[in-house]
Amino acid sequence: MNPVVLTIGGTDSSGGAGLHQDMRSMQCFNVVQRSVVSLISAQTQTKLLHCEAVSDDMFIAQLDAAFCPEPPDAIKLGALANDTQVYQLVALLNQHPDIPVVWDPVLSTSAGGSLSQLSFDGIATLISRVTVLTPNLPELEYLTGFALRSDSDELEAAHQLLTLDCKHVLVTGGHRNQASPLCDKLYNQENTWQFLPHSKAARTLRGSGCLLASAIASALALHYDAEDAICYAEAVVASGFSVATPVNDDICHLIQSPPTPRSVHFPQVIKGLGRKPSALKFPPLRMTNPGLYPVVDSVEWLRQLLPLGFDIIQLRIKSVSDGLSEQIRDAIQLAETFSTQLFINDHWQLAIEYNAYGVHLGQDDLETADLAAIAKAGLRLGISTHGYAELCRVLPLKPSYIALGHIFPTRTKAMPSQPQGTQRLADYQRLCGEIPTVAIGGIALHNIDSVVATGVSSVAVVTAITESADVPQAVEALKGRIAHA
Ligand SMILES: Cc1ncc(COP(=O)(O)OP(=O)(O)O)c(N)n1
Ligand SMILES: Cc1ncsc1CCOP(=O)(O)O
Ligand SMILES: [Mg+2]
Repeated sequence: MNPVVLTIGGTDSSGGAGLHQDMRSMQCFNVVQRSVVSLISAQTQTKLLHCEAVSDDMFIAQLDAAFCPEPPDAIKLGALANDTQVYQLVALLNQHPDIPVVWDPVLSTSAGGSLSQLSFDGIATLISRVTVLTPNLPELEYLTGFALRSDSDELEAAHQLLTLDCKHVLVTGGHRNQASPLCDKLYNQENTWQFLPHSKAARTLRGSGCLLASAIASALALHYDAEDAICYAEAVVASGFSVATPVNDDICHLIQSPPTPRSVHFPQVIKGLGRKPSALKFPPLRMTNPGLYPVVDSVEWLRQLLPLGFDIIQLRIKSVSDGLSEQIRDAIQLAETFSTQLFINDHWQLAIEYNAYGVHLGQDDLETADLAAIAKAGLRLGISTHGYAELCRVLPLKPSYIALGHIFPTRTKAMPSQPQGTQRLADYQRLCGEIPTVAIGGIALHNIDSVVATGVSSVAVVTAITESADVPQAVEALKGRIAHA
């Protein structure tokens, strides 16, 4: 069943923004579209002429209908006309605490003028029920009373909104000045993420805030994590820009649904408030399609597996023991005698010390590892990713391979994210372009065909080998499936 996404907002008689734009965005996700009209606006592409709220009875009747026969899977909110609408809506939302809500607080329109008459109490009440709030900088200033002069003011203002109980604040960068690059910044209690477009559009797209917020809501309905929903939504907007029609020198508008985003449309992603990472060079894999990739936790396992013949293998020791250094040294020597590309998980300093073939790092490891030292030592680098945002974060590093996971539920490791499934794996594989890919997580004989069909370069497994009753037979069967794809 396709998920249902409800958009609540205003009509725009020029068709450029509001509910029209929401529908174009939702179309990209194959979701069932429902709508509630909060206000009717007479707008041209450049001017707001008139605006009227729908009656309270009409608003609530539409809401009731839009929750029938089942509640929506996600809700996008645009312009709400007045506090009565807010309180009616929040009363209903409180009965459905699990529905994600994205609010683009359209406090003024791109055609000029204001649509909403909301009090600060109304705004705060609504924000407390919002999952992702997407203010632009003037809206952030209005909502918080901050005069935003610096990045730290913005951080503080966004965190003030988080204290009102919304989960994520995405500050959109259309109004950022030259000193601060045009980028959208996501703030939540755990992290900050920056989403930088690859190119700056010559014109402003009318209704781009609606497009973005509706795409985020649609992606949340499809169970994307918030940063992935935002990353993909940014790509939808960039794809929309690429087919928009100029209205005048300053603005353009969309007359169609954005085409499926391609790699050029995805943003560069930075985790934290830092700058773009500097360019490093990691050597390529010797075999770019290395096939079956066992991940094991001891030199004993390497001794057992290496004679079976592998192009790639990983030593993943998670409990630090006394003999760690010796184990890593022995593993490297052993793999060299079989000419197998051995990656050392986590322990990058020891990998450098013993001149390993490569190092595998996860997202958290990236915060602490010295990537320049790994590159300088000439080691290959493999990096784990778990969705669009992490993938767009590491693509500019051009690692020797990118791992994509976890594809299916796994018992081997407690994963904070959802299984990605093979459809998303195929999308990630396309985004990686020439960089070799490794699929990992819950892969075994019964599901490996669907993984291999996505075109990944390699398939990493733990338990499909280590828990098999007959290891050589399991290895042969898995290799056979990869070879016959
Ligand atoms: C091939 C491959 N993919 C992913 C992982 C996981 O790495 P990481 O996220 O650093 O988690 P830990 O393995 O360290 O628990 C991997 N090891 N190998
Ligand atoms: C280390 C790791 N990283 C993502 S999933 C995973 C474990 C994969 O193990 P299995 O193949 O047994 O599911
Ligand atoms: Mg790790």
